[in-house]
Amino acid sequence: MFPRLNHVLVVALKSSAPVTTAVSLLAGVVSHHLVFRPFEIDGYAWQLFFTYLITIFVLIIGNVYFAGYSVVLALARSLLIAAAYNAGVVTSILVYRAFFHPLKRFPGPFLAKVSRFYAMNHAAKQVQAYKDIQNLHAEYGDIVRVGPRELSINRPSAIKVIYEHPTRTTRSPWYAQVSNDVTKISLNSTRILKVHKLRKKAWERGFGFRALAVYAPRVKAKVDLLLSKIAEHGGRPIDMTEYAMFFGFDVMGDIGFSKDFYMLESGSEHPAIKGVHDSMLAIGVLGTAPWLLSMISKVPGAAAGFSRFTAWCHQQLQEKPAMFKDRDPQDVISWLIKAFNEGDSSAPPGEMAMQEDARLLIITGSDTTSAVITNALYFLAKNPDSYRRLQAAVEEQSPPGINDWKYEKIIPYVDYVIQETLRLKPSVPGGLPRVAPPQGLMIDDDFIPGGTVISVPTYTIQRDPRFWTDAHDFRPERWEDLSTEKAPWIPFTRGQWACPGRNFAMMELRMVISRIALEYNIAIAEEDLGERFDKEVKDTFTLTLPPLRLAFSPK
Ligand code: HEM
Repeated sequence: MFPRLNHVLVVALKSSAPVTTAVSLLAGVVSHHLVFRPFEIDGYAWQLFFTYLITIFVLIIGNVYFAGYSVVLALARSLLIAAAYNAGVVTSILVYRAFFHPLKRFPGPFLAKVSRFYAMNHAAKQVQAYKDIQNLHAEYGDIVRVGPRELSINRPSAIKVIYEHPTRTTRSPWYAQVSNDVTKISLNSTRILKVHKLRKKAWERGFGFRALAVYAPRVKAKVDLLLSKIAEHGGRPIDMTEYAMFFGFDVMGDIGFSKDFYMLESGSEHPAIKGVHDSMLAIGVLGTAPWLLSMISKVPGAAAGFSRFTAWCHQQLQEKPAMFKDRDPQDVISWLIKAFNEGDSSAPPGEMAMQEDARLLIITGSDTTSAVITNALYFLAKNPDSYRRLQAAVEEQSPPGINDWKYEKIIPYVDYVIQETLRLKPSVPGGLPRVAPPQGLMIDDDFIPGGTVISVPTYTIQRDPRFWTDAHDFRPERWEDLSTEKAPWIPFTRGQWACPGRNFAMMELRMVISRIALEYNIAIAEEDLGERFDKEVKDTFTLTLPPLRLAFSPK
């Protein structure tokens, strides 16, 4: 049998150049349809790449030992095979995506239909992917094919279908950048519905009413510190983007781990946090092609900055006590550790999952909230009438002034300011990608084929004049007659995958905004009156804001 196989191999290797080229081309087409198309290969880019290199190497050896070619000729023939195979794969992908794909009837730029590099190329220009998507909707309508297998759907009816209970969609491959193994990933990366549902319970305990009551005085202490730093500047402008960021991370260090980053106190960024911010730009650009981000993040040293942050979180976990005697955990991570140590089904399902959750805690809770603080103050400084109304509303609730200020009290106008800020500048501005179930789903009269990556573009829908009067204006009053659940307002998203830190974030934001309103008048101290701040924000999954110099004068 083996001599026969040997003979076939030699004949195959010695076939003429045109035959070799045609067979290699065909192999490219076949592998596209049998491997790349039906399977989710996004997380296996390196494995595929190395398999490809090894195959070329084996071909060279085969050409020398079995076919008897010289090394140079063997190399040339192997490269011909590789080139023809590549051409087969690429042509098959392009032709299929452009003309035969189930999404072919949906409008969108031709290049976006055939490759994610279209989105990456656009994102690389200004790192404002959410605006690129808004422009595409303006040009192509409500449903746009923004990638080969992605649709962006700018319709309120899509919010319910894609995100709300009962969830029929799952998270897209974008979330599998670390791994698909649930024992090694965070809550946010968990795509299996059942596992996610269980894990979320531990997080919800960490942000439940009992827990919030423990955190509130500690957040208030950080608000006091922020206000004292503003006072220290004695009316000289401060970069609010920076100070809100210090505040956001210091709060999360405290209620996340009972640790302090001391950023407000020192007036400088903690090295671990700098590592996180240094990686953000790459996420903004490479995140448009998940397989590439997953590939690059696995290159040794590529995430060197981020590793300082990883080390910090790891150390905090090591130092945490294993037991919580006679009292509730005092910070969020301890709620997760408690579940872990008690063998609760909601615990992170492995040591690495716990590590990932520790990082998720700081990352999701800080820049998101800080951005709202800075953006709210920007809008309020630009809209003095709204600021005066805010001040009046807060003063009414605290008649004699600061000493009687109660952070527990919900003041509707403060919430309207926060909601309006999150409408115009949502901290996570892009659409959150979900995958349609295998049987597909209907959005109004449109059938969305199974396996399509779908999302509602948060920034776009929250500024669409069809759904909002004076859509681009800052008008907190609009919320007097509007419900956040009924309007197409999704800054925390909805349903199973929604933000568990929402109530905590609202508590922080209410405290900061009402305290500043009670004590200070504000003005933008930029020559362009904040134009650059407004225009140059970057979409790095969360918003990365440019500096905003604000002057605070005591009332
Ligand atoms: C105004 C502030 C905030 C905004 C706008 C916000 C927004 C969001 C959004 C849109 C998501 C969904 C992300 C996705 O599906 O990929 C999310 C998830 C999450 N957020 Fe927030 N967030 C805020 C504050 C916080 C805070 C303070 C925490 C506390 C640590 C937090 C913890 C989380 C966690 C753990 C998740 C993952 C949830 C899951 O996978 O089910 N967030 N947040």
